[in-house]
Amino acid sequence: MAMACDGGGNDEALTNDGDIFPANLAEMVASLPQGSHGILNPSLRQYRGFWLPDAVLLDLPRVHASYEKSPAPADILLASLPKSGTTWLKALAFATARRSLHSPFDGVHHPLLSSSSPHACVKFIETLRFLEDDGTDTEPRPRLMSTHLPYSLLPRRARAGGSGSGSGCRIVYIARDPKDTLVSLWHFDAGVKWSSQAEGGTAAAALEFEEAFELYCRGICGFGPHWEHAREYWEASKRTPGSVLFLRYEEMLQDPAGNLRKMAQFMGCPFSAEEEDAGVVRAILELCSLDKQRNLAVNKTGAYKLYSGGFTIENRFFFRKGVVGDWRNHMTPEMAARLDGVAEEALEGSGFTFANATPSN
Ligand SMILES: Nc1ncnc2c1ncn2[C@@H]1O[C@H](COP(=O)(O)OS(=O)(=O)O)[C@@H](OP(=O)(O)O)[C@H]1O
Repeated sequence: MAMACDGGGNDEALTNDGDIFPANLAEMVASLPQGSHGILNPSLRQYRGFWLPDAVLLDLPRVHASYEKSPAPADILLASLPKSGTTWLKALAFATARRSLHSPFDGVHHPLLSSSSPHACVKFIETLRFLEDDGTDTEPRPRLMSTHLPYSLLPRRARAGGSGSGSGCRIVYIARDPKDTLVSLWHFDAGVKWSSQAEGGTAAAALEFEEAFELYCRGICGFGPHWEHAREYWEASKRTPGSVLFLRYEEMLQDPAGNLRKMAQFMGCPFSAEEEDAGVVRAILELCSLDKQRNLAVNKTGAYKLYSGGFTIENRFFFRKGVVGDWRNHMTPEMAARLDGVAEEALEGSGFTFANATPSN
């Protein structure tokens, strides 16, 4: 189910297949309906059914144009709605795809241990420069990138089967129960705003949980509605299973090794029998585990710049509990049933469901 209001007459100028952006994009964005301040983002606009931060929407033409100039069909794109397990997925994908460059057994020099947060190792295409100023592209192959964009707003050549797209890149999507995702987002919002205010910043006050809950139920969150975001990637994974791998956070917690093997296979770098015997899978899982990552100096004290014009966020806020069912500590059973109901109604007929992601009691 697409959301009803999608902007004014200029909207048609930005076609999904042609990726033609209007010259007056800023004006058009300003005329799009605004969804209060969003939970984390100061301003969200609904465009083609999705609530995007202003800065992301305004930057879309640059992102698309830049990718058009430098498509690489072997690219791996990690996609997610915020707070669905992005940071973990980035760490796992980086450690796996770059294991010949950086041994997961190197407990001293591995970039994920010594210098970089997972977000610095795998950058969002919303912020990534694909080419150097002289037109060269120095990213190792396959390029590893990530995005919170919905499938329908990805650069044409990144989408599998998009018109003129060639084969598209390989997309790994991670989905999470909306109830836990909302709770995670609410904590993140509170932490980031508290920290900004403590340092004399001008961030708005954090939302009460009930207020965030209402917004989320209405689909208003960065890159949401949550269910439409998941549904698009789910459908793409069914249409083109070789191009889109659909993972679930809850299943990854339950069977991390099985899901990592699946991911490695999909990314074109399966673990060999020798690597299995040597314990490479276990080493990668340990390196990327929440406990390991959250206790590293880089993640305790470092910070990450999110989107142009957006926040600078301390790395520590990306690591919290990492469990299934934390929603029980914040929602009444009635609230949980309402959010489940909104998602289920929106997903009806799609073949996708969040039901059973977490046991109901
Ligand atoms: N390594 C690892 N393993 C398991 N879980 C992890 C890991 N790293 C982060 N997390 C948990 O993921 C939640 C943050 O979501 P995202 O990483 O998607 O956030 S973001 O979109 O990048 O801002 C957030 O979930 P909550 O604990 O429920 O808030 C993090 O704790």
